[in-house]
Amino acid sequence: MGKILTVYASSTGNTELMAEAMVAYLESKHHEVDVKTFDFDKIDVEELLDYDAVLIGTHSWDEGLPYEVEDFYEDLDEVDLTGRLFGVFGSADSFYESYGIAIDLMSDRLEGRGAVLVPESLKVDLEPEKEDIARCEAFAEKLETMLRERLPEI
Ligand SMILES: Cc1cc2nc3c(=O)[nH]c(=O)nc-3n(C[C@H](O)[C@H](O)[C@H](O)COP(=O)(O)O)c2cc1C
Repeated sequence: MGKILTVYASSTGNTELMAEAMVAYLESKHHEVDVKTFDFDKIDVEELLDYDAVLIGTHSWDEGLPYEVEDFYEDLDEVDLTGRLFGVFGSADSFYESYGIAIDLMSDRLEGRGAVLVPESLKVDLEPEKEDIARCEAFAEKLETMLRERLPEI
């Protein structure tokens, strides 16, 4: 059993639906999953180190990060994530040229801090449909495979 954190920002619930699909998949594989939101929980970057893997979900806002994610993004300077496993995902709107820019910014930031990311970070256009939920489950499965390669004992 791995210990996994899922933390997300979702203003209208689309990224939340993605998070729920991933959490359900990981729990069905008997992992322990803590779920937090950038809106309601204070996320201390040091606590990322308590987990075997971390999923970060964010919607995109005004060609950038949502305001509720900004402090976390800045605080990542304070933590060494070398070799740590992360997956980044979120809902966005392909109407924007900056489609899913917050997902790209977060992915680059984590890689800059040494993290290993599930390839490719997952973007869903607006509300996830049935096939998007399947993409979320496949993303969680990739994370799980990478986790088991690292920690065969779990
Ligand atoms: C004011 C505003 C600005 C937005 N800016 C972007 C943007 O720059 N890039 C993008 O891909 N989506 C942008 N969006 C679209 C949201 O990311 C999209 O609606 C997403 O599905 C919201 O996800 P959520 O339900 O998890 O909050 C914007 C939406 C609003 C209302």
